[in-house]
Amino acid sequence: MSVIFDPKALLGENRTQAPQATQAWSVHFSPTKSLSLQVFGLVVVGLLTLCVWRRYFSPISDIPGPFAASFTRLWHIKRILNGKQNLDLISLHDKHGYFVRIAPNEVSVSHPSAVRKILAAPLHKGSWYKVIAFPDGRFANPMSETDPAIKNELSRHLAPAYTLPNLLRSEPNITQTLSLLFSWLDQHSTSGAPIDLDKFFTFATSDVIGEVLFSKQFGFLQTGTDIDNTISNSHPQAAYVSIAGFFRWFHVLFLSNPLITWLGVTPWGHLINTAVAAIKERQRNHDDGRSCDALSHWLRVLEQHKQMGPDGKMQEHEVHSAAFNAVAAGNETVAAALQAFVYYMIRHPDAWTRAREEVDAAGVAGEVSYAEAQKLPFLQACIKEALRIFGPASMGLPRVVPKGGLTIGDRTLPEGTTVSVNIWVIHYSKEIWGEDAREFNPDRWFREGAAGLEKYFIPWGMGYASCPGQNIAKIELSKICATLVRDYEFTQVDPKQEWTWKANFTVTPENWPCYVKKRVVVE
Ligand code: HEM
Repeated sequence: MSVIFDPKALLGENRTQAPQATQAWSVHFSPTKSLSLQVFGLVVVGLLTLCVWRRYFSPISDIPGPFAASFTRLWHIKRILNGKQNLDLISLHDKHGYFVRIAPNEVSVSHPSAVRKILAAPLHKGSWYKVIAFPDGRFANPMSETDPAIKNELSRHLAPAYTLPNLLRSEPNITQTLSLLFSWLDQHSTSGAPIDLDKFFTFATSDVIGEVLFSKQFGFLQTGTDIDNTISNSHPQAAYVSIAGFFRWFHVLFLSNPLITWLGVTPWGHLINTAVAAIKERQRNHDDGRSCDALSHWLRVLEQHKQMGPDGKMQEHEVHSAAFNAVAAGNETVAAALQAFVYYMIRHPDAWTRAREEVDAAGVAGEVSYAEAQKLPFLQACIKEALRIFGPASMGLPRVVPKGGLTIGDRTLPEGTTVSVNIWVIHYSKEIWGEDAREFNPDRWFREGAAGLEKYFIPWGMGYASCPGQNIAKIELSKICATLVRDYEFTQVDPKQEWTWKANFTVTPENWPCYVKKRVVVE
């Protein structure tokens, strides 16, 4: 063996051993193998050089953070998949301060001014967002578009459907859908069987989205089942999306491939199939112009743009992707917020009692309207506090530093750096919220100076990319939470058990079955 790897022998310098070496060469080495080894060696050296450069010579190499994160995105991916990225980031900021390097070119920022300077400013979004293109990588939509000017133009076509006055025109349909949720609670109250709120809240929020979008429920509440395992399958899909954005070439080859569109096989199941079918049906049977759901708005705008000829900008695929994004973004998020409300409120029975007394004192009877729930300040503070302590969006929101750099606090970050703001990190900041930042305390919203905290309350994000569906969520949360505190009592099957949740794309709690008891009102 030593002869085979003796460089002199290989070079033919040792004449006495040369024949042996030549023989060994012919047996163990081929020119192709040697070339592969050389290429392999070059790749290894290249990668090592890149890692060393990223770690020690990049313009952000002095920013602290986990060692591996300084040269590979894999550290961040692992955290996302572990499902505790939000808490991990909070600990890292506790340890390192305002700036933490979480990937070779990404810095997570917790400085209070980050909300204004990063999220509220018209910075380009990070390339991660491109993963949201639908039905495949060729089609941008407001969420996947990273240029704020183009994003705003695309959103303009969709926005009228999301205004509060327009959504409130769908309130009777929402109320009717929610009555199905409450009848499930009643049934469980009568039978004494535990209820999985994670499932039933997601059934309800999915069906409400169906009503708001195209006046059609998905059928989850009617059947009381997760049709085609759509909701349980959506969890691994969401985990996939949360990391695919960092490997978009893979996503474009795989699920975001034009071939998939051409074949008509969407991997997103019942929700999307139902949405697409509803759009097609509405296009076949035009409505009479009186419908107020989102789809009728979007199809009207599309028609206007078609009539404009070449000046019309809206494309048909925008209607599909708007429906897809709303369906994907609008069910688990609201369901997580509802669960957070119940979970934290049953741990603070005083708050539950005060909220109930407030509803009772206001004389709110029967189906609770959004307008009535808006007049219940303590209930609204409890909802806000649930959204603050357990924000449903767990990913950092990445933006790109523009030309000339971006100064935050005493640090200037160079052009091209991705800077992200994590909602949990801001909501858990003791500097912003005080020493009790990590506790559920609805009364904080009544303290002196509370109005000044509103700018740091960012469950919907902030600025041009913030959540367009927040009015839908507020309507649902207000109506449901007011009814829950007024009409029901919840206790966990195991009151000491902490819930489990995974923070991939959004935070999804599970496994905390509860007993529900309908309140008996004695006249
Ligand atoms: C409690 C419930 C919800 C929370 C906490 C929430 C939060 C968020 C956040 C943080 C973003 C990202 C902002 C960014 O990238 O900077 C977002 C985006 C989005 N949300 Fe929500 N959301 C909720 C409910 C909904 C609902 C009900 C809908 C239904 C329409 C919806 C539709 C969307 C869409 C379509 C986007 C992409 C934004 C865009 O088009 O630019 N969300 N949401």
